[in-house]
Formats: sequence, structure tokens, C-alpha cells
Amino acid sequence: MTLLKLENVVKRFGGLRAVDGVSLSLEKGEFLAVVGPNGSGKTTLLNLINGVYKPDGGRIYFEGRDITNMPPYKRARLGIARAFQVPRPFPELTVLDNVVVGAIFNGGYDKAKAREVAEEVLKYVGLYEKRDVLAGRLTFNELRLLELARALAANPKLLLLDEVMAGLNPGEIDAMTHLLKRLAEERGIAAISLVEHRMRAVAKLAHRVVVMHQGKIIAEGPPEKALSDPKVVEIYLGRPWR
Ligand SMILES: Nc1ncnc2c1ncn2[C@@H]1O[C@H](COP(=O)(O)OP(=O)(O)OP(=O)(O)O)[C@@H](O)[C@H]1O
Repeated sequence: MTLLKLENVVKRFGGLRAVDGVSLSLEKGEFLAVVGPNGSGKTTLLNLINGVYKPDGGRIYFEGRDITNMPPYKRARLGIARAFQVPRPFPELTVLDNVVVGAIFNGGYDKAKAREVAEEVLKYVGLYEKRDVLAGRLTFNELRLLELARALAANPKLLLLDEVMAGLNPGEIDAMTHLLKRLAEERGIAAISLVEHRMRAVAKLAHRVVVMHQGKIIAEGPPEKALSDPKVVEIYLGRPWR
């Protein structure tokens, strides 16, 4: 089932076409990595999908419904959640309360249900033992997991992830990869993850890779295929992949 569809989406900033006629679709439970150098339009693309930006051209559909002009909070209620690269929790609230807040405001749950949901997602991401710790005392990796838990508490169908692997050590990258795969396989949650670095982690992780350059998609396919496309090698990687 097609979850998300972009048709010829354009976003301009003045004379710059930051996203320049992007079309792509995403299936339920699919994990898509959007790869591309700095400034290629990846973040703008995520902001178009979650509604922070309105496109200057093209249409966006979610579960067959045209959401092109829908505000971000309504998209969140439909099941589009965002997890940021640099997590921004409430540092003086506990881990549990941070997730409860996410469940209430983005998931629309009442307080009792929000707590139940929050506990469940904390167990799922492996942060339950830290539920009573103040968020400001977490390690960087734990903050990433908290950010993921907050997004999951809204019961999303689609997770939009900034560079989730940046700043993590190899063991943490493996654990995060495994967790994201489980989300897709066990819960049918689709994800779009932006990646600038760590191609190998991406290759293991994604079902499909889209490579962006100057606002356009220049290659698309299974990781190995997309990243060894001659255009990608020439323009982006500058050397054969692997
Ligand atoms: N709010 C904005 N106003 C003006 N120009 C912008 C704005 N946001 C992004 N741009 C420009 O649009 C282009 C695409 O930026 P974008 O952030 O989407 O790229 P990116 O691939 O995510 O790279 P990065 O990792 O640096 O965020 C860049 O040239 C950037 O300078």
C-alpha cells in the first residue's frame, strides 16, 4: 500500500530551487534513506513532508489523501512524526514525562492512556530503566532514543528522521539500525531518514535509497545499486562505493 506520494514537488527560496521537481512514493513499513551532500535539499524535503513548508509546486498525498496544504499539526495527527538530529527534550522533566507530553500533544491521548503508551514505547526503545531520570542527565545516545520514543508515542505511520546516526559510536549505530528495522518489520512503521555520512550504516539499514543533488533525485534503488550509480559516484562520492 502506498503511504506517501510526492508528485513533482518544488520549493524555492528566492531564486534557489532547494527542491526541484521531486517525485517519490513510499510503501507502508518501508525504510527509505535520503542521501546527498550538504545543501542538496534533504532537510527541505522533510519539511515539505511534515508541512513546515508549503510547496511552490506539485502535490503531496498521504494514504491517498491530498495533504499539500495541510498544516503540520494535522499531518502529525494523521501519523507523520519527526525526530530531530539534535534532540530537544524538556531537560527538567523525567524521561517518562517527556514521552507522556509527546503522547498527549502529538498522539492526542488523555493523560492516563498517554502514560501507558509512554511506558510501552520506552520499553520498546530500551529506555524504560531510565524513566525516572531527568532528561537533562541522559547521554547523547540515550537522548536519541528519547527523541525516537517521543516520536513513537504519537503512534506514527511515518517517521521522519534527521541524521539519526550522526555522533553515535559503531555499537550504538548497530543498535539503532536494529531498532529501526524492528519498527518497520514489527509495527509496519515507514521511515525516511536523512543521511550525509556513514554510507555503510545506510546500506545495511535502508530498503531503498534516494540520492539528491541540487534539489533533484539523481539516483534511486536498493542501497548498493543507488550508491554505485555512475552519476552518484561522479557527482557525490567522487570514488566508487566500497
Ligand atoms: N529557510 C531557507 N531560506 C533560504 N534558503 C534555504 C532555506 N533552507 C534551506 N535553504 C537552502 O536550500 C538548499 C537546500 O538546503 P537543505 O537544508 O534542504 O539541504 P540539505 O541537503 O538538508 O543540507 P544540510 O545537511 O546542510 O541541511 C541550500 O542551498 C540551503 O542553503
